[in-house]
Amino acid sequence: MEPDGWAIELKDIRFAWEREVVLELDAFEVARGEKVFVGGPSGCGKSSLLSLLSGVAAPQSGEVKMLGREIGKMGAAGRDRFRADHVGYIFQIFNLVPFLSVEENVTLPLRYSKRRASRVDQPKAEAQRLLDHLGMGEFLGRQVTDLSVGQQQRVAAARALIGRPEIILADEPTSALDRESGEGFIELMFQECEQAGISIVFVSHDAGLSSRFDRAIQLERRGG
Ligand SMILES: Nc1ncnc2c1ncn2[C@@H]1O[C@H](COP(=O)(O)OP(=O)(O)OP(=O)(O)O)[C@@H](O)[C@H]1O
Repeated sequence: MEPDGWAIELKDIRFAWEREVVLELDAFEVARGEKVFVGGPSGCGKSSLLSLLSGVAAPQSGEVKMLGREIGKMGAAGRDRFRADHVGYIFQIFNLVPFLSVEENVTLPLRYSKRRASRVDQPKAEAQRLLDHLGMGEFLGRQVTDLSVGQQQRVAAARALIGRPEIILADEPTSALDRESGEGFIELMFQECEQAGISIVFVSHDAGLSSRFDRAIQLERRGG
């Protein structure tokens, strides 16, 4: 057991969206501040794992503990609250709000979480700092619909990081980037995570990225 507790602790997980079991995991743990890569072929359950970790879905059996708390026992409102306060999420495809500016998108989590808002004295300045760091400094006042997919992914990363949530869940955030840009993006995200002690679970089918992480696990597709 980690002295300070795990960021994430899964035990005896069995999960099916409908009938067919898509995920079986005896144990999966992520330490605080640890960066974990989750790989495996298409359909092996990587996104399903993130759905369990974000509390969007619940396993039929087993325990999902986040920061020492069993999220399955919280109820829907409790899980929403927990997610807003403690989890930054970067999806595979666009998850920005199209009618808001880059600044408004990046600072959005501060509206939904007092805890994260309390860590940021000046939202605009912090959004600018994160965007600068991700190579997007000049885009603060722009509409997100004007941006390329790769630029939108970096805005999504800034939004996930603002207010220092303890955990970042990332689902193929580099899918629209070439290898070099993808690796650059990961390095910048890591620097922010390391400074703030944030744990990261990063899902991708691109095993070539895995060596940059503290640890990599490989999920298998069930039933061939
Ligand atoms: N929301 C959902 N409702 C029902 N079934 C789902 C849902 N999401 C995923 N599945 C099914 O669960 C299985 C695992 O899918 P999942 O998206 O977790 O895999 P993945 O490893 O992330 O795949 P990819 O690399 O292609 O994104 C698939 O058979 C998929 O059809």
